[in-house]
Amino acid sequence: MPANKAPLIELRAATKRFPKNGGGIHTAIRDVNLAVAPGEFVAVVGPTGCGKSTTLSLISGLQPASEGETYVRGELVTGIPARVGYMFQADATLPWQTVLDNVASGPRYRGASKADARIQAREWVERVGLGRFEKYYPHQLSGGMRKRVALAQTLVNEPEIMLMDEPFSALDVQTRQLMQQELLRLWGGSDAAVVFVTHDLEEAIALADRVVVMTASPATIKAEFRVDLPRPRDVEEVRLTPEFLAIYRQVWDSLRDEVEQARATAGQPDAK
Ligand SMILES: Nc1ncnc2c1ncn2[C@@H]1O[C@H](COP(=O)(O)OP(=O)(O)OP(=O)(O)O)[C@@H](O)[C@H]1O
Repeated sequence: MPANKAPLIELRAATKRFPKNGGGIHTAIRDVNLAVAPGEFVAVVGPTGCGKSTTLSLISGLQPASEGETYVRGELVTGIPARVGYMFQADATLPWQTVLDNVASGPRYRGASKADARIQAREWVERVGLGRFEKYYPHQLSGGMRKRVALAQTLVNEPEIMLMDEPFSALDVQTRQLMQQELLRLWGGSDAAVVFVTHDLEEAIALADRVVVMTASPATIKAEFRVDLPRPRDVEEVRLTPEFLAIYRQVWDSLRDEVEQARATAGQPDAK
């Protein structure tokens, strides 16, 4: 995190436990300390099921920590903080609304008139390259186009924080790279902090300023790696550079043990 910026998001010794089906308690994350600066892009990687989404849910205020605290803008999170946008693997479009009205629904919800909401929405629909498709319905679009709608839906609200949970993982490789590039382009013009959860280490490094590696369950933060690749980045080209490969090796060295441990304990009764 840049030394001169106070954190926008801070998890302090955050632990989250869930009741297990059939009794007992499952510790999803333990003692997580994470600080994200304004405008910073942080990617979170870790083995399947370790607790990455749970970490996001604490920042979003959707769930309280069992122990420890979450702060956004220096204030203790007790509900859903203002100016937080989300993007998940599943689309959040309403099938009975056009592209334009889907994007306009955020400003409408925040009190804009129908006409104003449409003006704001139209600008974002254009910016994500769907100007010709504003009257289309979600089912008439490809998966990549629906992701563009989702990006417009998130960005039209001018979020200060974007929480992204494997938003592109259902896309084919080429479309995924296009969307990664699109995200960098649009984020580059904003001041938003991004916390981006992914299974894809290449994606994490290509996008982020910092990659955070979580341990096998119960997840805590194992290591953090700064990604000093210059911006603007070409997500396809950057992967071929020696600097990228050097960072990839370092992060994978850290992540590999956790992935192996998660595989070894998969299916075993959970004693935590
Ligand atoms: N609401 C809940 N109730 C009970 N258990 C939960 C709840 N949410 C998450 N868990 C459990 O906490 C653990 C961590 O889940 P989480 O979804 O945070 O992991 P993840 O790292 O995001 O997973 P993946 O890599 O598969 O996306 C899992 O064992 C999950 O079953």
